[in-house]
Amino acid sequence: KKQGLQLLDFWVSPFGQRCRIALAEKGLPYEYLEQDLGNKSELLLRSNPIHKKIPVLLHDGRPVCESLIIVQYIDEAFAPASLLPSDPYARAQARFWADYVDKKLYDCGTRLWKLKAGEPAQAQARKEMIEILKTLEEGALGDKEFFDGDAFGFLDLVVVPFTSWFLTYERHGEFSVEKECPRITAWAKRCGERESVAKTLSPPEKVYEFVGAMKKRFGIE
Ligand SMILES: N[C@@H](CCC(=O)N[C@@H](CSO)C(=O)NCC(=O)O)C(=O)O
Repeated sequence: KKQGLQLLDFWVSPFGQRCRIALAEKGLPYEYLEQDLGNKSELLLRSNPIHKKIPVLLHDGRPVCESLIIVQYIDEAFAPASLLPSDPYARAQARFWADYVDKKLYDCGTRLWKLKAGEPAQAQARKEMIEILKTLEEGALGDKEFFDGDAFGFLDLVVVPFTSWFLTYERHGEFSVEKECPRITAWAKRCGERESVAKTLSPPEKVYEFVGAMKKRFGIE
């Protein structure tokens, strides 16, 4: 039965934003279904019973889970494939860095704002965050316009939602992304000029407020 596309998501999620950017880049209409993660809907629990997390893409009612898998599914299921590179080796490199980001960036960022300022563990998270961003800048971006070369693509949309969190990382970690990673900063501005990105990313101050509210809820001053 043709129900088209629906996205179970949460407004500030960088993982969900990847899917929204991919859908926009492919010009695909879809129904956005904001989820209450504190009181998960039957639809979410039924659609992702294993991880019970957003985002979940429903394609004619069939669920696809995990943001990196959802984005690749979108590129494969809706011709022409345009998000991932066409060359297998370039695809492997893009997937390597997407995996690196998912292994490192979100967890380190969470430690950065969840830990008490000045605590040794928080100083360690600060050091790691700078290392992660520098590794991405030197290893994946280099002097290219975009991660995938001269056009915005898969790896760009995988990383760009996290640029809305840089302000939060900077304030809690007391460092400057611009100072540490000038090329990442320039790349983020370039991406921000694309409509698919500009209409999707949460404003950095909104992310900062959201994290502040989470810290209160977790009882971290
Ligand atoms: N590897 C997955 C991560 C999704 C995720 O963390 N989703 C969070 C919200 S965004 O931080 C989530 O749904 N959390 C709900 C919960 O953990 O109960 C992906 O890439 O899709």
